[in-house]
Amino acid sequence: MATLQLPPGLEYNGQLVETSNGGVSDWVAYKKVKLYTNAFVILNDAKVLLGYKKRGFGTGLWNGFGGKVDPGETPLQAAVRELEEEAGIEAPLEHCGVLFFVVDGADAAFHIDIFRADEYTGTVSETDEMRPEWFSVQKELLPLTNPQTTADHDHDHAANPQATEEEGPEPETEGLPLPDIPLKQMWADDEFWMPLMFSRRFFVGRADFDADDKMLKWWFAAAPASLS
Ligand SMILES: CNc1ncnc2c1ncn2[C@@H]1O[C@H](COP(=O)(O)OP(=O)(O)OP(=O)(O)O)[C@@H](O)[C@H]1O
Repeated sequence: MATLQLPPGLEYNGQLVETSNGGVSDWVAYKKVKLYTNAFVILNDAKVLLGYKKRGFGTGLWNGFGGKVDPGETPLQAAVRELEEEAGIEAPLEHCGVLFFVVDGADAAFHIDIFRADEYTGTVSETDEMRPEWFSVQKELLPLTNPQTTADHDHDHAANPQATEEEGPEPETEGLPLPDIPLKQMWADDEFWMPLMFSRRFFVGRADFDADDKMLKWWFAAAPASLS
């Protein structure tokens, strides 16, 4: 497989397959880079915990839980701390991707380590920064870029139409119809990499935004095979 040329700001040593790209021709120059984290709890590959950002960068948007990596912290330590601070829970986080954003007007580019977990402990709680809520992963965000997985889903249903989805034991969501992931109230890049996260393929990507948060240029790629 030919080695892919990654956009400035990203590094990755393994094999990658480009999954999407578009927008204007040139990446925006940046002077400084700050390290961030973003963490997602995904239950039964079917529902995800997001937080409504009440203050600071990205106010009014739904996102995972995360923030700046403090001096002396590893990104994993920062991700665990931010998940506890913003949602009140602990989770066995696994590194599942790296994103790089340049936003016009921000003082530095964002280098964001993305983490995911299939389970959590504690009680999901609203904080002064985030209002957490569970969402159902809609079909459009299931791994279209991984035909094998899509075919498997279809096959399972065809083979056993009576099969019921296994429901998680989590009291917060039991019996309640959940809303779909609110893509229109999220950063525009999310729809490009979330399917890769839901399919457990390690992903990397970059997106540049103008001062009105409009996405100007983007590029995403993923490892050919799933993490586990
Ligand atoms: C541009 N496209 C983007 N798409 C998706 N997610 C994005 C993002 N750009 C930033 N993010 C995330 O937004 C949070 C900001 O963190 P932010 O609240 O500013 O950090 P932190 O909690 O340390 O701030 P305080 O200084 O304590 O307020 C952090 O999770 C980071 O990963």
